[in-house]
Amino acid sequence: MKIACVQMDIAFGKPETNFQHVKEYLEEAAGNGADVIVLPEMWNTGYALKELEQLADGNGKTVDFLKQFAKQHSVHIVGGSVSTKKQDGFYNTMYVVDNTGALVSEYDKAHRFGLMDEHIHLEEGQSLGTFELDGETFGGVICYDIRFPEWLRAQALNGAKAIFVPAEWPAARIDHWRILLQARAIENQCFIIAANRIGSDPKNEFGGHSMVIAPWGEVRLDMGGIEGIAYADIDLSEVDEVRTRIPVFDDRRVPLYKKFEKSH
Ligand SMILES: NC(=O)CCC(=O)C(=O)O
Repeated sequence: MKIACVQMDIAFGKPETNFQHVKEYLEEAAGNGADVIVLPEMWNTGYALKELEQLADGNGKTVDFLKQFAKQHSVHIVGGSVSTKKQDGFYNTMYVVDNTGALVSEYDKAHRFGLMDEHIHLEEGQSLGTFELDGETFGGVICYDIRFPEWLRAQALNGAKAIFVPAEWPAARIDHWRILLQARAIENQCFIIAANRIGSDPKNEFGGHSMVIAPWGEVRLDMGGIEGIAYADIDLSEVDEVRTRIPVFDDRRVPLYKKFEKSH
């Protein structure tokens, strides 16, 4: 499976500019034979959260665009995330469309990141975020979600062999990004495919380092600070091989964990 990670700058509060930019990247990746294209977080508006009433996608524009492109170019798209307006408020939403143009996942970011005011402007997601592509199960979480190991573990326990992570992760904490992604891959014995933005907005400079990490923990791709697309081939049979080598999932002690579980 040839993965294309898009590491791009995002124009703050300018959805039209960002749609055009994303379209160019999708065309380049599809032209280079990608099977799956992965976009960064909140690529329509960036973190222009005070302007969501005017800017967030409330009419399905993003889904229609991704579906049409995916079908026309026969490519799966993990559509990063976009700001959306739904009946009860605004969300940070990941759409995944398969290569027939069908929407296979709509995941709203579960954990809101206070340092970037998400708790003020956005609602919390309630769904798990796993989905099927080519008969295999994948997971998808968004940026800050990676700080919650139990959340990615839930996806792995529900069959995810690779977990996609769109992000707008600031350069100031890029060490956390790299280490957390590697840890999530090793502990869940799965691929982690993470697309972070670069550039800056009024409050943050973003760190890039979009990565593909294998189930044994090796970094197969690290885009550093360069804008563009990079590709990595992944073979999901590696997941089964690593899970056989060290049977972490069989060795879990769930009744023991439950015995000592506390809510805080
Ligand atoms: N957009 C985000 O969720 C950023 C998360 C982040 O920066 C962190 O340190 O966590």
